[in-house]
Amino acid sequence: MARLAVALKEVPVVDVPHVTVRGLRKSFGSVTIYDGFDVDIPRGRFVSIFGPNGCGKSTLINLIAGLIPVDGGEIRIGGKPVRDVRIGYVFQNYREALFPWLRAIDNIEYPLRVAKVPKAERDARVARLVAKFDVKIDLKRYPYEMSGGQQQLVSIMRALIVEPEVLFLDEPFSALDYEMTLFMRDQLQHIFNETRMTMVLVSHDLEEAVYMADKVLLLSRAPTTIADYPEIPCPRPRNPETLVDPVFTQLRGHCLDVFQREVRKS
Ligand SMILES: Nc1ncnc2c1ncn2[C@@H]1O[C@H](COP(=O)(O)OP(=O)(O)OP(=O)(O)O)[C@@H](O)[C@H]1O
Repeated sequence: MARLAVALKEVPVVDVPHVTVRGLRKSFGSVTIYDGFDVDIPRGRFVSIFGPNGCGKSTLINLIAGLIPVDGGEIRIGGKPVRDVRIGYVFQNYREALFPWLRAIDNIEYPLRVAKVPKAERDARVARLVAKFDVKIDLKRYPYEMSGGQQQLVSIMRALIVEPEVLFLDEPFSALDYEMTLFMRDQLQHIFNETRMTMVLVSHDLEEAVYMADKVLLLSRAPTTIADYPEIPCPRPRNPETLVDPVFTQLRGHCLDVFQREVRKS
């Protein structure tokens, strides 16, 4: 058994690029955020994006997800332009993201309704998805009748219902209290472990970024470059013990050093 564990540890992870960004350019007015930026996001892995305030973390996932136009360069997901790919996107502000006039279940199935999926299939897909989540929520409730965490869970479920190739999350837990944040991290990790879908998380919290990730994309100040892109080889599922694992603490320290170096550059 021990020999197997050693052997497994020695098997290198071979990354297959899923999202490829080449020569990306983006400015807002006279402020250049990206000027010839390249990055690969590997398939089936969890990438966290971390960097100084205003360096362009949200802009990067918005550009990749096609929510805002690029000024130049090429972005492909599985070799295709984003308009030909099913993606999921979870916004920071769940209060504005959910439709307040729809019950939770109707919010979740909304993308299927738009895609004209027949009712029986919609119901079956929602039921399958709900079964994957380890929480009992009354999906007949309206968003205003639910806690912040429950609302964000509904947002995540709505993003997942289309079975996206890539799930983008922009600081999804920053408006939640700490207890709910810990719970939601576990939920997201559970979904990742079940689906092995490519996930890209923007986080302001370095510990969260490292805890959740297979790789952390550390960005510089704008015009933005990759400051580092370390692998986080801590085993999954991660739990509170991970936070005191020497590999974890050493990598978190390394990411903090890189971040501080970038913040000091002005
Ligand atoms: N639509 C826009 N119009 C003008 N400027 C914008 C727009 N969107 C973003 N910016 C500017 O581009 C820069 C990058 O913004 P972005 O939100 O991507 O940064 P971020 O790294 O996610 O920031 P934060 O850490 O503060 O959340 C910031 O200076 C921001 O003010």
